[in-house]
Amino acid sequence: MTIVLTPFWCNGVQKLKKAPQPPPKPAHGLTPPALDDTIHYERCLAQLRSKDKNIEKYIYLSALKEQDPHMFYKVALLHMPEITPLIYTPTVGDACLQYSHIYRRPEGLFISINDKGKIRNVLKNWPRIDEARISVVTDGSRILGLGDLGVNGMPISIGKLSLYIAGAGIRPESTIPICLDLGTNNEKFLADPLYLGLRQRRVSDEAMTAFMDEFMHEMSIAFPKLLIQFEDFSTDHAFLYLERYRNKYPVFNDDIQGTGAVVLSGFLNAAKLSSAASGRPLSSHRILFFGAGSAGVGVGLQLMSFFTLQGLSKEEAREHIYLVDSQGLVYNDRGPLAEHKKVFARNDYHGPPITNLLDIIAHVKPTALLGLSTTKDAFTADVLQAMGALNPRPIIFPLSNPVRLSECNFEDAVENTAGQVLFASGSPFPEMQFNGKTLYPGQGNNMYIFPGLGLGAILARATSVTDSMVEASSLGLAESLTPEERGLGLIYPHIERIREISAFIAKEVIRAAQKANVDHHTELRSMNDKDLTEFINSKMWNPYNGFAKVGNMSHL
Ligand SMILES: NC(=O)c1ccc[n+]([C@@H]2O[C@H](COP(=O)([O-])OP(=O)(O)OC[C@H]3O[C@@H](n4cnc5c(N)ncnc54)[C@H](O)[C@@H]3O)[C@@H](O)[C@H]2O)c1
Ligand SMILES: O=C(O)C[C@H](O)C(=O)O
Ligand SMILES: [Mg+2]
Repeated sequence: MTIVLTPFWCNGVQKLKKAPQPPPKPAHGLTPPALDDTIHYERCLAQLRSKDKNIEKYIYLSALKEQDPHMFYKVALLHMPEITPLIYTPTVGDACLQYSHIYRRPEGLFISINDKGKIRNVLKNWPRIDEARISVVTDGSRILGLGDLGVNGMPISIGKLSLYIAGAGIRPESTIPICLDLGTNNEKFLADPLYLGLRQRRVSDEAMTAFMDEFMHEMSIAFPKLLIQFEDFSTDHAFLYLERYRNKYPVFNDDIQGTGAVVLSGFLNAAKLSSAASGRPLSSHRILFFGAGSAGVGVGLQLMSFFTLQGLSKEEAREHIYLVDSQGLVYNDRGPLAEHKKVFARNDYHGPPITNLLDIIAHVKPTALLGLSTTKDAFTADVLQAMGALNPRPIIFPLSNPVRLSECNFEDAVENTAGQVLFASGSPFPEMQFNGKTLYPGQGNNMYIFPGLGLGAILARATSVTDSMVEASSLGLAESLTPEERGLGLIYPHIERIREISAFIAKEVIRAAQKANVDHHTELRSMNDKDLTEFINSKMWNPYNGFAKVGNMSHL
Protein backbone atom coordinates (compact mmCIF):
# COMPACT_ATOMS: atom_id res chain seq x y z
CA MET A 1 0.00 0.00 0.00
CA THR A 2 1.28 3.47 -0.73
CA ILE A 3 1.37 6.38 1.64
CA VAL A 4 -1.02 9.31 1.68
CA LEU A 5 0.55 12.13 3.68
CA THR A 6 -1.83 14.67 5.11
CA PRO A 7 -0.81 17.95 3.49
CA PHE A 8 0.81 20.15 6.12
CA TRP A 9 -1.43 23.14 5.40
CA CYS A 10 -4.41 21.11 6.65
CA ASN A 11 -2.72 20.83 10.02
CA GLY A 12 -1.79 24.39 10.81
CA VAL A 13 1.78 24.48 12.04
CA GLN A 14 2.10 20.79 12.79
CA LYS A 15 5.76 19.78 12.60
CA LEU A 16 6.74 16.60 10.81
CA LYS A 17 9.60 15.40 12.97
CA LYS A 18 10.65 12.35 10.97
CA ALA A 19 11.09 11.43 7.35
CA PRO A 20 7.85 10.02 5.92
CA GLN A 21 7.55 6.34 6.74
CA PRO A 22 5.46 3.64 5.09
CA PRO A 23 2.02 3.94 6.68
CA PRO A 24 0.55 1.12 8.69
CA LYS A 25 -1.68 -1.01 6.51
CA PRO A 26 -5.12 0.68 6.38
CA ALA A 27 -7.93 -1.13 8.12
CA HIS A 28 -9.63 -3.86 6.11
CA GLY A 29 -12.13 -2.47 3.67
CA LEU A 30 -10.57 0.98 3.32
CA THR A 31 -8.67 0.04 0.15
CA PRO A 32 -9.77 -2.07 -2.82
CA PRO A 33 -9.12 -5.79 -2.40
CA ALA A 34 -6.54 -6.10 -5.20
CA LEU A 35 -4.49 -2.97 -4.49
CA ASP A 36 -0.84 -3.91 -4.72
CA ASP A 37 2.26 -1.68 -4.75
CA THR A 38 3.89 -3.06 -7.84
CA ILE A 39 0.73 -2.98 -9.89
CA HIS A 40 -0.15 0.45 -8.53
CA TYR A 41 3.20 1.73 -9.79
CA GLU A 42 2.28 0.43 -13.27
CA ARG A 43 -1.14 2.07 -12.88
CA CYS A 44 0.45 5.45 -12.09
CA LEU A 45 2.74 5.20 -15.12
CA ALA A 46 -0.20 4.25 -17.34
CA GLN A 47 -2.25 7.19 -16.03
CA LEU A 48 0.65 9.53 -16.71
CA ARG A 49 1.26 8.22 -20.22
CA SER A 50 -2.43 8.39 -21.12
CA LYS A 51 -2.30 12.20 -21.07
CA ASP A 52 -1.73 13.85 -24.45
CA LYS A 53 -0.29 17.17 -23.36
CA ASN A 54 2.85 17.67 -21.30
CA ILE A 55 1.14 20.30 -19.15
CA GLU A 56 -1.50 17.69 -18.24
CA LYS A 57 1.28 15.30 -17.32
CA TYR A 58 2.80 18.07 -15.16
CA ILE A 59 -0.53 18.54 -13.37
CA TYR A 60 -0.92 14.80 -12.86
CA LEU A 61 2.60 14.50 -11.43
CA SER A 62 2.06 17.48 -9.11
CA ALA A 63 -1.05 15.80 -7.72
CA LEU A 64 0.80 12.49 -7.35
CA LYS A 65 3.61 14.25 -5.48
CA GLU A 66 1.14 15.73 -3.02
CA GLN A 67 -0.96 12.62 -2.49
CA ASP A 68 1.71 9.94 -2.63
CA PRO A 69 5.22 11.44 -2.55
CA HIS A 70 6.94 8.07 -2.32
CA MET A 71 5.27 6.84 -5.50
CA PHE A 72 6.04 10.15 -7.23
CA TYR A 73 9.77 9.92 -6.44
CA LYS A 74 9.87 6.23 -7.26
CA VAL A 75 8.40 6.93 -10.69
CA ALA A 76 10.77 9.90 -11.13
CA LEU A 77 13.88 7.95 -10.17
CA LEU A 78 13.09 4.95 -12.29
CA HIS A 79 12.24 7.06 -15.35
CA MET A 80 14.52 10.08 -15.11
CA PRO A 81 14.81 10.72 -18.90
CA GLU A 82 11.01 10.66 -19.24
CA ILE A 83 10.04 12.50 -16.04
CA THR A 84 12.73 15.20 -15.86
CA PRO A 85 11.45 17.15 -18.90
CA LEU A 86 7.95 17.06 -17.34
CA ILE A 87 8.73 18.33 -13.85
CA TYR A 88 11.60 20.55 -15.00
CA THR A 89 12.78 22.21 -18.23
CA PRO A 90 11.03 22.52 -20.67
CA THR A 91 7.49 21.75 -19.31
CA VAL A 92 8.06 23.73 -16.11
CA GLY A 93 8.30 26.81 -18.38
CA ASP A 94 4.71 26.23 -19.51
CA ALA A 95 3.68 25.54 -15.92
CA CYS A 96 5.08 28.95 -14.96
CA LEU A 97 3.37 30.74 -17.84
CA GLN A 98 0.05 29.16 -16.82
CA TYR A 99 0.60 28.98 -13.05
CA SER A 100 -2.20 31.37 -12.12
CA HIS A 101 -4.58 29.32 -14.25
CA ILE A 102 -3.58 25.77 -13.30
CA TYR A 103 -3.03 26.59 -9.59
CA ARG A 104 -4.72 24.16 -7.19
CA ARG A 105 -3.02 24.37 -3.83
CA PRO A 106 -0.12 26.11 -2.08
CA GLU A 107 3.33 24.54 -2.17
CA GLY A 108 6.10 26.69 -0.74
CA LEU A 109 6.41 30.14 0.79
CA PHE A 110 5.25 33.39 -0.79
CA ILE A 111 6.82 36.52 0.68
CA SER A 112 5.79 39.86 -0.76
CA ILE A 113 7.05 43.41 -0.56
CA ASN A 114 4.04 44.09 1.71
CA ASP A 115 5.67 41.78 4.26
CA LYS A 116 8.66 44.15 4.59
CA GLY A 117 9.31 44.80 8.28
CA LYS A 118 7.57 41.59 9.33
CA ILE A 119 9.25 38.89 7.23
CA ARG A 120 10.13 37.09 10.48
CA ASN A 121 6.44 36.46 11.14
CA VAL A 122 5.91 34.99 7.69
CA LEU A 123 8.87 32.62 8.03
CA LYS A 124 7.53 31.41 11.37
CA ASN A 125 4.47 30.08 9.57
CA TRP A 126 6.57 27.51 7.74
CA PRO A 127 5.45 24.22 9.33
CA ARG A 128 8.80 22.40 9.33
CA ILE A 129 11.21 25.02 10.62
CA ASP A 130 13.64 22.63 12.31
CA GLU A 131 13.97 20.41 9.26
CA ALA A 132 14.80 23.12 6.74
CA ARG A 133 18.11 22.56 4.93
CA ILE A 134 17.72 23.89 1.40
CA SER A 135 15.66 26.62 -0.19
CA VAL A 136 15.41 27.66 -3.82
CA VAL A 137 14.48 31.34 -3.94
CA THR A 138 13.32 33.17 -7.05
CA ASP A 139 11.84 36.62 -7.56
CA GLY A 140 10.34 35.48 -10.87
CA SER A 141 12.04 38.27 -12.79
CA ARG A 142 13.82 36.13 -15.45
CA ILE A 143 12.24 32.71 -15.61
CA LEU A 144 14.23 30.56 -18.07
CA GLY A 145 14.25 32.67 -21.25
CA LEU A 146 10.60 33.63 -20.72
CA GLY A 147 11.18 36.96 -19.01
CA ASP A 148 9.44 38.50 -16.00
CA LEU A 149 6.76 36.08 -14.79
CA GLY A 150 6.32 37.55 -11.29
CA VAL A 151 4.81 35.18 -8.78
CA ASN A 152 4.16 32.69 -11.58
CA GLY A 153 7.85 31.80 -11.19
CA MET A 154 7.07 29.56 -8.17
CA PRO A 155 7.11 26.28 -10.19
CA ILE A 156 10.81 26.90 -10.94
CA SER A 157 11.66 26.73 -7.23
CA ILE A 158 9.42 23.69 -6.82
CA GLY A 159 10.91 21.90 -9.87
CA LYS A 160 14.52 22.50 -8.80
CA LEU A 161 13.75 21.11 -5.34
CA SER A 162 12.07 18.03 -6.81
CA LEU A 163 15.38 17.36 -8.58
CA TYR A 164 17.27 17.86 -5.30
CA ILE A 165 15.10 15.14 -3.78
CA ALA A 166 15.15 12.77 -6.75
CA GLY A 167 18.74 13.50 -7.82
CA ALA A 168 20.57 13.84 -4.51
CA GLY A 169 18.26 12.22 -1.95
CA ILE A 170 17.63 15.44 -0.05
CA ARG A 171 14.75 14.74 2.38
CA PRO A 172 11.49 16.17 0.96
CA GLU A 173 10.50 17.82 4.25
CA SER A 174 13.81 19.70 4.42
CA THR A 175 13.13 21.70 1.24
CA ILE A 176 11.48 25.14 1.00
CA PRO A 177 10.43 26.53 -2.38
CA ILE A 178 10.22 30.33 -2.10
CA CYS A 179 8.86 32.93 -4.47
CA LEU A 180 9.39 36.58 -3.59
CA ASP A 181 6.72 38.92 -4.88
CA LEU A 182 8.27 42.31 -5.58
CA GLY A 183 5.70 43.11 -8.24
CA THR A 184 5.92 42.34 -11.94
CA ASN A 185 6.39 44.37 -15.10
CA ASN A 186 4.53 41.74 -17.11
CA GLU A 187 1.57 43.72 -18.49
CA LYS A 188 -0.31 40.60 -19.53
CA PHE A 189 -0.22 39.22 -15.99
CA LEU A 190 -1.09 42.57 -14.42
CA ALA A 191 -4.23 42.60 -16.57
CA ASP A 192 -5.10 38.95 -15.88
CA PRO A 193 -7.91 38.66 -13.30
CA LEU A 194 -6.57 35.23 -12.27
CA TYR A 195 -2.98 36.43 -11.70
CA LEU A 196 -1.90 35.26 -8.22
CA GLY A 197 0.64 37.97 -7.38
CA LEU A 198 0.52 41.58 -6.28
CA ARG A 199 -1.02 43.74 -8.96
CA GLN A 200 1.78 46.28 -9.04
CA ARG A 201 4.91 46.99 -11.03
CA ARG A 202 8.33 45.95 -9.67
CA VAL A 203 9.67 48.05 -6.81
CA SER A 204 12.79 50.23 -7.13
CA ASP A 205 16.28 48.75 -6.71
CA GLU A 206 16.66 50.54 -3.36
CA ALA A 207 13.39 49.07 -2.04
CA MET A 208 14.35 45.64 -3.32
CA THR A 209 17.77 45.71 -1.64
CA ALA A 210 16.26 46.79 1.69
CA PHE A 211 13.77 43.92 1.35
CA MET A 212 16.51 41.42 0.41
CA ASP A 213 18.68 42.46 3.38
CA GLU A 214 15.81 41.83 5.78
CA PHE A 215 14.85 38.59 4.02
CA MET A 216 18.36 37.12 4.13
CA HIS A 217 18.88 38.12 7.75
CA GLU A 218 15.57 36.67 8.89
CA MET A 219 16.15 33.47 6.90
CA SER A 220 19.46 32.95 8.69
CA ILE A 221 17.74 33.36 12.06
CA ALA A 222 14.65 31.26 11.32
CA PHE A 223 16.55 28.50 9.49
CA PRO A 224 20.12 28.42 10.84
CA LYS A 225 21.06 25.28 8.90
CA LEU A 226 19.69 26.44 5.56
CA LEU A 227 21.54 26.65 2.23
CA ILE A 228 19.98 29.13 -0.21
CA GLN A 229 20.01 28.77 -3.99
CA PHE A 230 19.17 31.98 -5.86
CA GLU A 231 17.33 31.17 -9.08
CA ASP A 232 16.22 33.14 -12.11
CA PHE A 233 16.78 36.66 -10.81
CA SER A 234 17.26 39.16 -13.64
CA THR A 235 20.94 39.51 -14.52
CA ASP A 236 21.75 42.78 -12.67
CA HIS A 237 20.16 41.51 -9.44
CA ALA A 238 21.65 38.04 -9.88
CA PHE A 239 25.21 39.43 -9.75
CA LEU A 240 24.38 42.08 -7.14
CA TYR A 241 22.86 39.76 -4.55
CA LEU A 242 25.37 36.98 -5.07
CA GLU A 243 28.22 39.39 -4.27
CA ARG A 244 26.31 41.04 -1.44
CA TYR A 245 25.55 37.85 0.49
CA ARG A 246 28.00 35.15 -0.55
CA ASN A 247 30.51 35.83 2.22
CA LYS A 248 27.83 36.29 4.85
CA TYR A 249 25.48 33.35 4.32
CA PRO A 250 25.61 29.92 2.69
CA VAL A 251 24.22 30.92 -0.71
CA PHE A 252 24.98 30.37 -4.37
CA ASN A 253 23.44 31.50 -7.64
CA ASP A 254 22.44 28.59 -9.83
CA ASP A 255 22.32 30.57 -13.09
CA ILE A 256 25.79 32.05 -12.64
CA GLN A 257 27.66 29.36 -10.72
CA GLY A 258 25.65 26.18 -11.39
CA THR A 259 25.56 26.91 -15.11
CA GLY A 260 29.24 27.87 -15.11
CA ALA A 261 30.08 24.56 -13.47
CA VAL A 262 27.98 22.38 -15.76
CA VAL A 263 29.32 24.02 -18.90
CA LEU A 264 32.94 23.89 -17.73
CA SER A 265 32.44 20.18 -17.14
CA GLY A 266 30.98 19.48 -20.60
CA PHE A 267 33.55 21.76 -22.18
CA LEU A 268 36.43 19.87 -20.56
CA ASN A 269 35.18 16.64 -22.14
CA ALA A 270 34.27 18.22 -25.49
CA ALA A 271 37.56 20.13 -25.79
CA LYS A 272 39.57 16.92 -25.44
CA LEU A 273 37.62 15.33 -28.31
CA SER A 274 37.85 18.50 -30.39
CA SER A 275 41.60 18.89 -29.82
CA ALA A 276 42.20 15.22 -30.56
CA ALA A 277 40.57 15.74 -33.97
CA SER A 278 42.30 19.04 -34.79
CA GLY A 279 45.70 18.32 -33.27
CA ARG A 280 45.60 21.78 -31.67
CA PRO A 281 46.50 22.13 -27.98
CA LEU A 282 43.75 22.54 -25.39
CA SER A 283 45.13 25.94 -24.45
CA SER A 284 44.41 27.24 -27.96
CA HIS A 285 40.61 26.99 -27.78
CA ARG A 286 38.69 30.20 -28.49
CA ILE A 287 35.20 30.44 -27.05
CA LEU A 288 32.50 32.71 -28.43
CA PHE A 289 29.54 33.43 -26.16
CA PHE A 290 26.35 34.46 -27.89
CA GLY A 291 24.50 36.13 -24.97
CA ALA A 292 26.15 38.16 -22.22
CA GLY A 293 23.70 37.95 -19.31
CA SER A 294 24.06 36.24 -15.94
CA ALA A 295 24.40 32.87 -17.64
CA GLY A 296 26.80 33.92 -20.44
CA VAL A 297 29.12 35.88 -18.15
CA GLY A 298 28.77 33.29 -15.35
CA VAL A 299 29.89 30.56 -17.72
CA GLY A 300 32.66 32.78 -19.12
CA LEU A 301 34.04 33.35 -15.61
CA GLN A 302 33.99 29.63 -14.88
CA LEU A 303 35.55 28.73 -18.23
CA MET A 304 38.56 30.87 -17.40
CA SER A 305 39.56 28.00 -15.13
CA PHE A 306 39.58 25.68 -18.18
CA PHE A 307 42.55 27.71 -19.43
CA THR A 308 44.22 28.22 -16.05
CA LEU A 309 44.07 24.42 -15.63
CA GLN A 310 46.14 24.25 -18.86
CA GLY A 311 48.75 26.54 -17.29
CA LEU A 312 47.64 29.93 -18.64
CA SER A 313 47.45 32.99 -16.41
CA LYS A 314 44.07 34.62 -15.73
CA GLU A 315 44.98 37.45 -18.07
CA GLU A 316 45.87 34.99 -20.82
CA ALA A 317 42.69 32.99 -20.14
CA ARG A 318 40.53 36.08 -20.59
CA GLU A 319 41.99 36.56 -24.08
CA HIS A 320 40.41 33.27 -25.18
CA ILE A 321 36.85 34.40 -24.42
CA TYR A 322 34.65 36.63 -26.60
CA LEU A 323 31.19 37.96 -25.71
CA VAL A 324 28.33 38.93 -28.00
CA ASP A 325 25.23 40.75 -26.77
CA SER A 326 22.23 42.16 -28.64
CA GLN A 327 24.50 44.93 -30.01
CA GLY A 328 27.17 42.57 -31.31
CA LEU A 329 30.76 41.87 -30.24
CA VAL A 330 31.50 43.34 -26.80
CA TYR A 331 34.62 45.56 -26.95
CA ASN A 332 35.86 48.56 -25.04
CA ASP A 333 35.74 51.09 -27.88
CA ARG A 334 32.03 50.37 -28.38
CA GLY A 335 30.93 52.73 -25.59
CA PRO A 336 29.59 52.33 -22.04
CA LEU A 337 29.08 48.70 -21.01
CA ALA A 338 27.07 47.05 -18.23
CA GLU A 339 29.37 46.30 -15.29
CA HIS A 340 29.17 42.49 -15.61
CA LYS A 341 30.31 42.55 -19.27
CA LYS A 342 33.46 44.61 -18.71
CA VAL A 343 35.59 41.66 -17.62
CA PHE A 344 35.43 40.19 -21.15
CA ALA A 345 35.34 43.41 -23.22
CA ARG A 346 37.93 43.11 -26.00
CA ASN A 347 40.87 45.50 -26.22
CA ASP A 348 42.15 44.08 -29.49
CA TYR A 349 39.38 45.38 -31.75
CA HIS A 350 38.90 49.05 -32.60
CA GLY A 351 36.67 49.09 -35.68
CA PRO A 352 32.96 49.69 -36.08
CA PRO A 353 30.54 47.43 -34.18
CA ILE A 354 30.32 43.90 -35.65
CA THR A 355 26.74 42.78 -35.23
CA ASN A 356 26.29 39.90 -37.64
CA LEU A 357 27.11 36.54 -36.09
CA LEU A 358 28.73 35.22 -39.29
CA ASP A 359 31.01 38.28 -39.42
CA ILE A 360 31.87 37.81 -35.76
CA ILE A 361 32.73 34.15 -36.40
CA ALA A 362 34.96 35.18 -39.33
CA HIS A 363 36.72 37.68 -37.03
CA VAL A 364 37.13 35.42 -33.96
CA LYS A 365 37.54 32.00 -35.63
CA PRO A 366 36.11 30.26 -32.55
CA THR A 367 36.53 26.59 -31.75
CA ALA A 368 33.40 26.76 -29.59
CA LEU A 369 30.11 28.65 -29.91
CA LEU A 370 27.93 28.84 -26.77
CA GLY A 371 24.39 30.25 -26.85
CA LEU A 372 22.86 31.89 -23.75
CA SER A 373 20.86 34.53 -25.58
CA THR A 374 17.21 33.40 -25.34
CA THR A 375 17.18 33.72 -29.15
CA LYS A 376 15.53 30.86 -31.01
CA ASP A 377 17.36 29.60 -34.11
CA ALA A 378 20.13 32.21 -33.87
CA PHE A 379 22.56 29.46 -34.94
CA THR A 380 21.40 29.27 -38.55
CA ALA A 381 22.59 26.72 -41.11
CA ASP A 382 25.21 29.28 -42.29
CA VAL A 383 26.50 29.76 -38.76
CA LEU A 384 26.70 26.00 -38.13
CA GLN A 385 28.45 25.43 -41.45
CA ALA A 386 30.94 28.22 -40.72
CA MET A 387 31.79 26.53 -37.40
CA GLY A 388 32.17 23.20 -39.25
CA ALA A 389 34.47 24.77 -41.84
CA LEU A 390 36.74 26.20 -39.12
CA ASN A 391 36.93 23.06 -36.99
CA PRO A 392 37.05 19.31 -37.67
CA ARG A 393 34.90 18.89 -34.52
CA PRO A 394 33.21 22.19 -33.62
CA ILE A 395 31.83 22.62 -30.10
CA ILE A 396 28.29 24.02 -30.30
CA PHE A 397 26.24 24.44 -27.12
CA PRO A 398 22.83 26.12 -27.60
CA LEU A 399 22.06 26.49 -23.88
CA SER A 400 18.98 28.74 -23.75
CA ASN A 401 15.82 27.34 -22.16
CA PRO A 402 13.15 26.25 -22.67
CA VAL A 403 13.53 24.17 -25.79
CA ARG A 404 11.64 26.60 -28.01
CA LEU A 405 14.27 29.28 -27.32
CA SER A 406 17.22 27.03 -28.09
CA GLU A 407 19.69 28.69 -30.51
CA CYS A 408 19.46 25.55 -32.71
CA ASN A 409 18.26 21.99 -32.50
CA PHE A 410 20.38 18.84 -32.48
CA GLU A 411 19.35 17.67 -35.93
CA ASP A 412 20.36 20.93 -37.63
CA ALA A 413 23.67 20.99 -35.75
CA VAL A 414 24.45 17.43 -36.86
CA GLU A 415 23.39 17.88 -40.47
CA ASN A 416 25.25 21.16 -40.99
CA THR A 417 28.53 19.84 -39.57
CA ALA A 418 28.54 16.47 -41.34
CA GLY A 419 27.82 14.78 -38.01
CA GLN A 420 31.02 16.13 -36.40
CA VAL A 421 29.43 18.54 -33.89
CA LEU A 422 30.16 18.22 -30.17
CA PHE A 423 26.75 19.25 -28.91
CA ALA A 424 25.07 20.13 -25.62
CA SER A 425 21.81 22.03 -25.15
CA GLY A 426 20.05 23.49 -22.10
CA SER A 427 16.86 21.55 -22.77
CA PRO A 428 16.67 17.94 -23.93
CA PHE A 429 16.70 16.81 -27.58
CA PRO A 430 16.22 13.22 -28.78
CA GLU A 431 19.16 11.14 -30.02
CA MET A 432 19.32 10.64 -33.79
CA GLN A 433 20.66 8.39 -36.52
CA PHE A 434 23.26 9.82 -38.89
CA ASN A 435 25.15 7.81 -41.53
CA GLY A 436 24.18 4.58 -39.79
CA LYS A 437 25.39 5.76 -36.36
CA THR A 438 23.41 6.78 -33.28
CA LEU A 439 24.44 10.25 -32.12
CA TYR A 440 23.61 11.47 -28.61
CA PRO A 441 23.02 15.11 -27.66
CA GLY A 442 24.40 16.26 -24.30
CA GLN A 443 22.21 18.22 -21.89
CA GLY A 444 24.30 21.07 -20.53
CA ASN A 445 21.91 21.98 -17.76
CA ASN A 446 22.75 22.97 -14.20
CA MET A 447 20.51 20.07 -13.06
CA TYR A 448 23.69 17.91 -13.15
CA ILE A 449 25.39 20.23 -10.66
CA PHE A 450 23.08 21.77 -8.07
CA PRO A 451 21.84 18.52 -6.45
CA GLY A 452 25.39 17.31 -5.67
CA LEU A 453 26.74 20.78 -4.87
CA GLY A 454 23.84 21.40 -2.48
CA LEU A 455 24.13 17.97 -0.86
CA GLY A 456 27.87 18.43 -0.31
CA ALA A 457 27.42 21.92 1.15
CA ILE A 458 24.65 20.73 3.48
CA LEU A 459 26.53 17.66 4.73
CA ALA A 460 29.74 19.67 5.27
CA ARG A 461 27.57 22.30 7.04
CA ALA A 462 29.42 24.85 4.96
CA THR A 463 29.22 28.43 6.18
CA SER A 464 29.65 29.71 2.63
CA VAL A 465 29.85 28.28 -0.89
CA THR A 466 33.33 29.04 -2.19
CA ASP A 467 34.50 29.23 -5.81
CA SER A 468 36.63 26.17 -5.08
CA MET A 469 33.52 24.18 -4.07
CA VAL A 470 31.79 25.18 -7.32
CA GLU A 471 34.85 24.23 -9.35
CA ALA A 472 35.09 20.91 -7.50
CA SER A 473 31.49 20.13 -8.49
CA SER A 474 32.36 20.82 -12.11
CA LEU A 475 35.53 18.74 -12.20
CA GLY A 476 33.70 15.97 -10.33
CA LEU A 477 30.99 15.89 -12.97
CA ALA A 478 33.55 15.84 -15.81
CA GLU A 479 35.29 12.90 -14.15
CA SER A 480 32.14 10.93 -13.51
CA LEU A 481 31.68 9.54 -17.04
CA THR A 482 32.06 5.77 -17.30
CA PRO A 483 34.27 4.21 -20.03
CA GLU A 484 31.03 3.11 -21.80
CA GLU A 485 29.74 6.69 -21.81
CA ARG A 486 33.04 7.95 -23.18
CA GLY A 487 32.94 5.17 -25.78
CA LEU A 488 29.58 6.51 -26.99
CA GLY A 489 31.17 9.95 -27.42
CA LEU A 490 29.11 11.48 -24.56
CA ILE A 491 30.25 14.65 -22.82
CA TYR A 492 27.76 14.35 -19.94
CA PRO A 493 26.86 11.11 -18.14
CA HIS A 494 23.47 9.40 -18.48
CA ILE A 495 20.92 11.17 -16.29
CA GLU A 496 19.75 7.77 -14.97
CA ARG A 497 22.97 7.74 -12.91
CA ILE A 498 22.18 11.05 -11.21
CA ARG A 499 22.28 9.64 -7.65
CA GLU A 500 25.71 8.09 -8.14
CA ILE A 501 26.95 11.28 -9.82
CA SER A 502 25.52 13.52 -7.08
CA ALA A 503 27.22 11.42 -4.39
CA PHE A 504 30.55 11.76 -6.19
CA ILE A 505 30.11 15.50 -6.69
CA ALA A 506 29.09 15.88 -3.02
CA LYS A 507 32.29 14.13 -1.92
CA GLU A 508 34.41 16.47 -4.04
CA VAL A 509 32.50 19.50 -2.73
CA ILE A 510 32.97 18.41 0.91
CA ARG A 511 36.71 18.01 0.34
CA ALA A 512 36.87 21.49 -1.22
CA ALA A 513 34.90 22.94 1.74
CA GLN A 514 37.39 21.31 4.10
CA LYS A 515 40.36 22.79 2.21
CA ALA A 516 38.73 26.22 2.27
CA ASN A 517 38.02 25.84 5.99
CA VAL A 518 34.33 26.62 5.63
CA ASP A 519 33.09 23.22 6.90
CA HIS A 520 31.45 23.05 10.31
CA HIS A 521 31.00 19.29 10.26
CA THR A 522 34.66 18.73 11.00
CA GLU A 523 34.30 15.01 11.90
CA LEU A 524 34.08 14.33 8.17
CA ARG A 525 37.70 15.46 7.79
CA SER A 526 39.12 12.28 9.26
CA MET A 527 37.12 9.98 6.95
CA ASN A 528 38.86 8.43 3.97
CA ASP A 529 37.14 8.77 0.58
CA LYS A 530 35.45 5.38 0.82
CA ASP A 531 33.96 6.10 4.24
CA LEU A 532 32.95 9.59 3.19
CA THR A 533 31.14 8.19 0.14
CA GLU A 534 29.38 5.64 2.34
CA PHE A 535 28.39 8.41 4.74
CA ILE A 536 26.96 10.47 1.86
CA ASN A 537 25.01 7.50 0.51
CA SER A 538 23.65 6.73 3.96
CA LYS A 539 22.26 10.26 4.18
CA MET A 540 20.31 10.01 0.93
CA TRP A 541 16.56 9.71 1.25
CA ASN A 542 14.84 7.02 -0.77
CA PRO A 543 11.19 6.42 -1.55
CA TYR A 544 10.28 3.44 0.54
CA ASN A 545 8.67 0.86 -1.62
CA GLY A 546 10.66 -1.79 -3.32
CA PHE A 547 13.00 -0.69 -6.12
CA ALA A 548 13.99 -4.31 -6.47
CA LYS A 549 10.52 -5.17 -7.67
CA VAL A 550 10.54 -2.87 -10.64
CA GLY A 551 14.00 -2.65 -12.09
CA ASN A 552 17.69 -2.72 -11.58
CA MET A 553 18.64 0.20 -9.37
CA SER A 554 21.94 -1.28 -8.26
CA HIS A 555 23.64 2.04 -8.86
CA LEU A 556 21.50 3.61 -6.14
N1 LIG B 1 21.53 25.50 -19.67
C1 LIG B 1 21.45 25.98 -18.46
O1 LIG B 1 21.70 25.30 -17.46
C2 LIG B 1 21.08 27.42 -18.28
C3 LIG B 1 21.34 28.04 -17.06
C4 LIG B 1 21.02 29.38 -16.88
C5 LIG B 1 20.42 30.08 -17.91
N2 LIG B 1 20.15 29.44 -19.08
C6 LIG B 1 19.47 30.13 -20.17
O2 LIG B 1 20.27 31.18 -20.63
C7 LIG B 1 19.43 32.18 -21.18
C8 LIG B 1 19.95 33.54 -20.76
O3 LIG B 1 19.84 33.73 -19.37
P1 LIG B 1 20.40 35.10 -18.71
O4 LIG B 1 20.07 35.11 -17.27
O5 LIG B 1 21.83 35.26 -19.04
O6 LIG B 1 19.46 36.13 -19.47
P2 LIG B 1 19.68 37.63 -19.91
O7 LIG B 1 18.40 38.08 -20.50
O8 LIG B 1 20.28 38.41 -18.80
O9 LIG B 1 20.80 37.55 -21.05
C9 LIG B 1 20.53 37.36 -22.40
C10 LIG B 1 21.73 37.89 -23.17
O10 LIG B 1 21.50 37.59 -24.54
C11 LIG B 1 21.74 38.77 -25.30
N3 LIG B 1 20.89 38.73 -26.48
C12 LIG B 1 19.54 38.81 -26.52
N4 LIG B 1 19.13 38.80 -27.81
C13 LIG B 1 20.24 38.71 -28.56
C14 LIG B 1 20.47 38.67 -29.95
N5 LIG B 1 19.47 38.70 -30.82
N6 LIG B 1 21.73 38.60 -30.38
C15 LIG B 1 22.76 38.54 -29.51
N7 LIG B 1 22.60 38.56 -28.18
C16 LIG B 1 21.36 38.65 -27.72
C17 LIG B 1 21.39 39.92 -24.39
O11 LIG B 1 22.03 41.12 -24.81
C18 LIG B 1 21.93 39.41 -23.07
O12 LIG B 1 23.31 39.68 -22.99
C19 LIG B 1 18.01 31.84 -20.74
O13 LIG B 1 17.29 31.29 -21.83
C20 LIG B 1 18.20 30.79 -19.70
O14 LIG B 1 17.13 29.85 -19.70
C21 LIG B 1 20.46 28.14 -19.29
O1 LIG C 1 16.09 25.87 -15.18
C1 LIG C 1 16.81 25.40 -16.06
O2 LIG C 1 16.43 24.49 -16.81
C2 LIG C 1 18.22 25.87 -16.24
C3 LIG C 1 18.52 27.24 -15.82
O3 LIG C 1 18.54 27.42 -14.44
C4 LIG C 1 17.74 28.30 -16.52
O4 LIG C 1 17.44 29.31 -15.90
O5 LIG C 1 17.46 28.13 -17.72
MG1 LIG D 1 17.73 29.19 -13.79
